[in-house]
Amino acid sequence: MDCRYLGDCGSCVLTLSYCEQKQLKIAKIRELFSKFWSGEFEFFDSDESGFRSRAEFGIWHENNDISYCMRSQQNIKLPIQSCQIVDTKISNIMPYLLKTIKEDKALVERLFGVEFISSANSLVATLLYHKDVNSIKDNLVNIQSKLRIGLIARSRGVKLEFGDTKINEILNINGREFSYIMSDTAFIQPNKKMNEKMISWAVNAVENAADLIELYCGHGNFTIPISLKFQKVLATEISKSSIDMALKNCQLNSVNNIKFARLSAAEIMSAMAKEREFERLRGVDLDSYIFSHILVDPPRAGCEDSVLDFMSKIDNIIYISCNPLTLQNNLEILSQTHKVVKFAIFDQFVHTNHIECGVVLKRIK
Ligand SMILES: C[S@@+](CC[C@H](N)C(=O)[O-])C[C@H]1O[C@@H](n2cnc3c(N)ncnc32)[C@H](O)[C@@H]1O
Repeated sequence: MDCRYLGDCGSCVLTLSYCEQKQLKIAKIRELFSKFWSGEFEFFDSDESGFRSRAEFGIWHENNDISYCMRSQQNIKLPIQSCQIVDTKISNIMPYLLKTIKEDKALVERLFGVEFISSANSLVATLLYHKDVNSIKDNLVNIQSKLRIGLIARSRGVKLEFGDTKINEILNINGREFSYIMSDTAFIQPNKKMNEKMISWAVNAVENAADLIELYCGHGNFTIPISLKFQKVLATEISKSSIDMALKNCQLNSVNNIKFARLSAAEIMSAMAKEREFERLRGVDLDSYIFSHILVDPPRAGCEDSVLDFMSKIDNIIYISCNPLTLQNNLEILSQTHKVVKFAIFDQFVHTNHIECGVVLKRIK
C-alpha cells in the first residue's frame, strides 16, 4: 500500500510488504502457540487496501478550517486527507462530507469526530459533537438531503437520525447469502471479506453436531449461518442492542432453531450451574440441550474462569480470538482436557500488529 501516512499513522504501523507482514504474523503465532500446535497454520489473506467497512476519524480544527485526523504513532494528532484502508463507499464520501460540512459554520463548530459504517445496502456517517445536536437539527436535515446517506448526530446523551440509518449487510458464507441488520452502537466486524472467511471456516469446522452453545454472539454474525449445522442453538450476549438485532436476523433468514438471550458470560454460566434463575431465560429449558459444541468469540480480555471450566466439559470448542495473549492463557487451561486440531490466522487487521485467530479443540479427557 502506498499511503503517504503509512508508518506515521497510529492505525497502520507496519511498513513491511504484505508477504513480510504475513511471515511475521505466522512466526509470532508459531512461537506463542508452539506448546499447543505444531501443525500448519491456515492463513487467510486480506486485501491490502479498501478492506475496512467501519472507520472512525477525529476532526482537526485549524485556522477556521477542518480536516480528518488520526493519532500518530507518537500519540499526537495527524491531519489526513484520505485513508486507503477504508472501502470505496467510505473513501468516496469522505471528501464530499467534509466539503459539505464546511459550507455551514454551525456544523463545523465543536465537531470532534466522524464514524462511518458501510455495508452492502447502506452507508451511515455519525457526526460527534461537543454541543447539543438539537441546536443544529435544521442544519443536519439540510446536509443529509445533500449527502443522501444515513446521517446520525450525537452529543452527550442525545442521538438524532436523518435519512435511512439502518445498517443492512449481506454476507456470502460458503456460497449462500445471509442478510443481517446491525446496530451502529454495537460490535461489528471491521473487515467484511475476512468476516465471511471466518464464518465459513467456523461452519466448515463443525462435525458430529448435536446442539450448540455460543457466548459473546453479538447480532448473530456466526450464529445464523452455523445454526444450520445444529439441531438447536442457545446463544448469549451482554449487549441489548445486539440481541435485539440477533432476533430480527433470525426472522430475516427464516431460522427458527436458535434461542437468543441477553446474558453476560458469567450470568449464563451461573444459570447453567443452576446457581441463579433469570427472567431473560423464561421459556428456555436448559436441560433439553445436548451441547456437542461451544463457540466463543470473546472481547480482548478472553474467557473468564467460569466459562473455561464449562468449556472443559464440552466435546468440541470453536474459539475465535482477537487477542493471541489471552488466547494463549486460555489454552493453558483448555489443553488440560482438549487438544488443538485446527489453527487459523485471519488477517483482519492488515498493516497492524493485531492478529485474529481461530482454534478448534477436541476433548481428550
Ligand atoms: C469480539 S465481539 C464478537 C461478536 C460476534 N461474535 C460477532 O462476530 O459480531 C465480542 C462480543 O462480546 C460481547 N461481550 C463483551 N463482554 C461480554 C460479557 N462479559 N459477556 C457476554 N458478552 C460480552 C460484546 O458485546 C461483543 O458483542
